[in-house]
Amino acid sequence: MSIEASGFLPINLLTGFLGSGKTTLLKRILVDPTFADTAVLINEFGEIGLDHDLVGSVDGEMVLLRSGCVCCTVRGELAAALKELYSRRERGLLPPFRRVIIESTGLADPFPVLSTIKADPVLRHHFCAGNVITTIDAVNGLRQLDTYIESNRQAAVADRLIVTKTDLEAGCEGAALQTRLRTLNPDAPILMAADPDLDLSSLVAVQSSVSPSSSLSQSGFYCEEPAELVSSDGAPHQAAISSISLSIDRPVDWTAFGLWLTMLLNRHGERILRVKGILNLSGEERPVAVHGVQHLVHTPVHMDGWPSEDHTSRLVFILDGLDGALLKRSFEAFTPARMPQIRSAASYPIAAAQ
Ligand SMILES: Nc1nc2c(ncn2[C@@H]2O[C@H](COP(=O)(O)OP(=O)(O)OP(=O)(O)O)[C@@H](O)[C@H]2O)c(=O)[nH]1
Repeated sequence: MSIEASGFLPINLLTGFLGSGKTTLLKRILVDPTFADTAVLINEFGEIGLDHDLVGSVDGEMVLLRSGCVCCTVRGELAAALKELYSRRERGLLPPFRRVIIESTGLADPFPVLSTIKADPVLRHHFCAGNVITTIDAVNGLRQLDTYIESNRQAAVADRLIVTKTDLEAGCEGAALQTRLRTLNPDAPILMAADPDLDLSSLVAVQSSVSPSSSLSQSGFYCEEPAELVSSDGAPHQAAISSISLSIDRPVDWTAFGLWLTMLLNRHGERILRVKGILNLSGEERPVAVHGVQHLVHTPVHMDGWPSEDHTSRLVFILDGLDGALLKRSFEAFTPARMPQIRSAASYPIAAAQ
């Protein structure tokens, strides 16, 4: 029986390490009319949730789980959000979406997320397993796999592995990365995000047949946890990982900011796993999205407009062993008034929204 006929709604989990391109891939999926009837749950690490703003306005229902990482602190919230989505759909308060995509945090261990869904009797009754789609950054992926157990788990559990950033000059770890991924996960197709022929429906597609009784119990979602990937202490995340959020309520000077960020990532990129933000720049109507992953600063992008009335600049940093208070002080020390010489520095290009 097909999933459509079974009545179960497939849940796809979009995972991948910090900054590896989950939200970018999600946006690409959601603008495709084929996926208009998709409900989306976004989970973020860090007290200011930004991804729903960065995804922008899309059809479908979007829920932000912002109080912590879904694999360790908001499992109950995830189950409640899925039940609420289903209930609103049943009552006609939402369009009859036909699939769910959960975007996890970049630090999420997929196993607890998946077992949360499996263990809940109500969820088992309405939902079935879709695919686990894991993004891997071609620039930072090998180092992340070497260093972080979460990255290994995300790759090991995937039904689809999507290598991102192969279009960047630095993103040429091809053969070594593929070999590592094959060792961790011999079965999942390895696809390239930059491939113009990438078939998005093969990512969120589900198994061609499912019996009603199998629902959430028979699929790649629930593969056995590989023993060598089980962390010894069972700690949800490495203790040194922390997040810090910064808000700035005055317009930001782009040149000074760009220089500060570049210098910061050059100096401390090993310990800055991720930075992302929305900036209100002096002299700019539209906000600009900034992204950095370790030493890599991505080209900033003009967004279409402010997602809400709030025009405050917001930045989130995920740090590994770096003191957030120091970072905050460094940021506060940066002002155009205190750094007049920076005004004449080379300007950093900003791309238009894609
Ligand atoms: N050149 C290039 N840039 C990419 C690609 N995929 C993602 N990016 C960029 O990488 C940065 C991070 O991408 P996101 O999609 O926000 O990554 P994420 O995995 O959702 O990040 P977190 O939610 O913080 O873990 C952004 O600047 C993207 O534009 C890619 O395939 N090529």
